[in-house]
Amino acid sequence: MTRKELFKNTLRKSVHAWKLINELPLSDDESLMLRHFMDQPGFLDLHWRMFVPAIKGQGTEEQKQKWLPLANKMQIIGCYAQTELGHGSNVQGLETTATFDPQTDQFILHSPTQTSSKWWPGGLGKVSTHAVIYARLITDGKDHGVHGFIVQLRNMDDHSPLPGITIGDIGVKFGNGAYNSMDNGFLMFDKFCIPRDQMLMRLSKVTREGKYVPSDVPRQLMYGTMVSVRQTIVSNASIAMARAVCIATRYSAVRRQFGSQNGGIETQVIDYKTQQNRLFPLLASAYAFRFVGEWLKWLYTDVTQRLEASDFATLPEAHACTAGLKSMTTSATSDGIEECRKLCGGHGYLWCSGLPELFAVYVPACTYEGDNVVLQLQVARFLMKTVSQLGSGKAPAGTTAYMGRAKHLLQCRSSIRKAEDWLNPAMVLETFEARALRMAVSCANNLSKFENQEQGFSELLADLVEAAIAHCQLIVVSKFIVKLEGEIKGKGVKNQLKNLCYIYALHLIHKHLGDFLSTNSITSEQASLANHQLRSLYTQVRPNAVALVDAFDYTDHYLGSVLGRYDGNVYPKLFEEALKDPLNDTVVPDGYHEYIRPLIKQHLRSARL
Ligand SMILES: CC(C)(COP(=O)(O)OP(=O)(O)OC[C@H]1O[C@@H](n2cnc3c(N)ncnc32)[C@H](O)[C@@H]1OP(=O)(O)O)[C@@H](O)C(=O)NCCC(=O)NCCSC(=O)/C=C/CC(=O)O
Ligand SMILES: Cc1cc2nc3c(=O)[nH]c(=O)nc-3n(C[C@H](O)[C@H](O)[C@H](O)COP(=O)(O)OP(=O)(O)OC[C@H]3O[C@@H](n4cnc5c(N)ncnc54)[C@H](O)[C@@H]3O)c2cc1C
Repeated sequence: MTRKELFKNTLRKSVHAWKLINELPLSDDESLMLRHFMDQPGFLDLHWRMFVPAIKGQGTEEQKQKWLPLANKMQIIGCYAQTELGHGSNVQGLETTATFDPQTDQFILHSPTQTSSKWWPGGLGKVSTHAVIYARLITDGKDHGVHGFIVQLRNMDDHSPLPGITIGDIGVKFGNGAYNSMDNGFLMFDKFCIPRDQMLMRLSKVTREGKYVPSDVPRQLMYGTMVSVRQTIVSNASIAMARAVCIATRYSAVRRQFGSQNGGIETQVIDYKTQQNRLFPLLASAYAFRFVGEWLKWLYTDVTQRLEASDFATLPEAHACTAGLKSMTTSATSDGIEECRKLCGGHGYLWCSGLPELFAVYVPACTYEGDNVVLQLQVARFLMKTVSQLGSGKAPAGTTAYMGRAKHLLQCRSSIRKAEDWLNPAMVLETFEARALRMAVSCANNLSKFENQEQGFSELLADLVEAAIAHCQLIVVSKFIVKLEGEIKGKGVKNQLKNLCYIYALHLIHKHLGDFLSTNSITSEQASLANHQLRSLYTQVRPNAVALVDAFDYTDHYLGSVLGRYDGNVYPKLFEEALKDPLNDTVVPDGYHEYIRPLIKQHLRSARL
């Protein structure tokens, strides 16, 4: 399809999804799932995932009563317009202004510079009638920083942009992926006026007289929509990783290459240890991210309930966990999808393998909802603050509780003596705790050598990110272990998931061996025992590998992959797909007579001469 056809087809699918949601007796979860699967990525997605939550989280009761009924019936279609051409990560650097005019009781929205143009918001370019706009609030000449405003963008009768608004699409994005069906847009304001009551005023407000009343709650609650989406992105990482692993595992069981004895059948590539070493950690990651995503959803729900009771105690933990786990799981999943493409050899590069599309649509997850490095630096800031408080007698809690055992963890030596010890949850956990703590304390000690803490932080950014990642990996390993010790029923399933849990943990030890050795968390001999155990675990998982991906229960339609077909009937279907290609409509290609024939004939003529 051309981009316009792709876009219009997405509109058709999104409206169809909305029709089904309204007609079928669906639960909220089913409705959410239908919106996600039918519209991923599309404007419906962001209306529900960002526009509506922003109003719910930052609007007053009156504003919610006015705008949510319209949004819930999709009588208005909204987007979340925060990022600008010049600023995305640095929210406090946004330039769009919202200046209060007491004469008219309005805000004047303006884009003072080209870099202040809103740029990227999904659904902004062509579809949305409204947006939550983030702009610098200015009253009486004073800049109060970034605040949210609900703004109508288009005429509700003919969809034309309102006067004072220039709006459009930012152009084709990465690959041919479905993201090109999404109208990520640009928007400039030219002294565009909105009523004062369209500033989202749950957190802070402006009175009729133009007096700014700051928030009596942490200003970061304005970031609440991003936190809620980051939390969902972790579970989405599990789904994307599972899709890629399902394709690569099934194909690795179908594909045979080399290894035939005396002309016999060739070897399934899934039996090569290198294939297992690349594939099974990704299989384990799909399960690991699912379980940590379940836990993160609980954490987010818990902090939301606490916030409603004005209990902000766990807000820093929720921010650090959503930011860090979003960052870590999306980076791992993007790399994992690409690895799955390579695990399928040449056929993995075909569009009909489903992997190029999955990669093209998935990889922006490393950037949107917060650049992954910027988010890990938020985790690092949280860890440094926690380490600095260790001596204060304030016991760290939640995911940093292990830091309360710093005295032990800083000096303990791993008691791993044989390969089987690497199947001991307490020993594995302590190894990850020791590594994470020692990396964080090392950063804190190095920071303390700088007189200027900000300068020290800037100098040590790379080390801080690695310490943050170590902390996040500990969270994932610990939540996998907790899941196994708790909810998993059925001995057979539990044994298989145990194998995956330790594959996940031990492959991380192998991948980040430098950290574990340099912090003396393990010795090189213990690392060798871990590798030995890893190979043994691969052997145990191998017979169940296909069953473990079948367990994701993805339909062939959803997987969209000839290589990942449930029936494994790959080769005939590859030909079937190939013959559908328009290039095969004729046996002699367009262009032969204009270009190929003259070339060949000219060559033949000169050869005769
Ligand atoms: C990088 C950020 C967080 C910096 O924000 P800033 O206001 O400059 O805060 P500081 O770094 O100075 O930290 C001050 C203080 O606040 C805490 N904090 C920061 N963020 C949060 C939060 N969300 N919740 C709770 N607490 C927070 C921080 O920990 C500090 O606490 P201290 O105790 O240490 O003082 C910010 O600029 C940011 O979030 N940048 C990323 C922007 C982003 O994510 N954009 C996404 C746009 S929407 C999008 O991409 C949509 C995509 C579509 C799709 O999903 O499909
Ligand atoms: C597909 C897609 C959809 C999007 N949808 C929306 C949407 O609906 N609404 C919306 O508002 N936005 C949206 N965005 C924008 C997105 O949120 C931003 O692109 C994202 O937050 C990253 O910000 P940036 O582009 O400014 O990156 P930058 O911050 O400019 O990153 C560039 C590089 O600088 C590095 N860097 C930046 N700051 C620091 C620092 N302090 N220390 C160390 N390194 C640093 C980063 O790590 C990165 O390597 C979307 C983006 C994409 C790709």
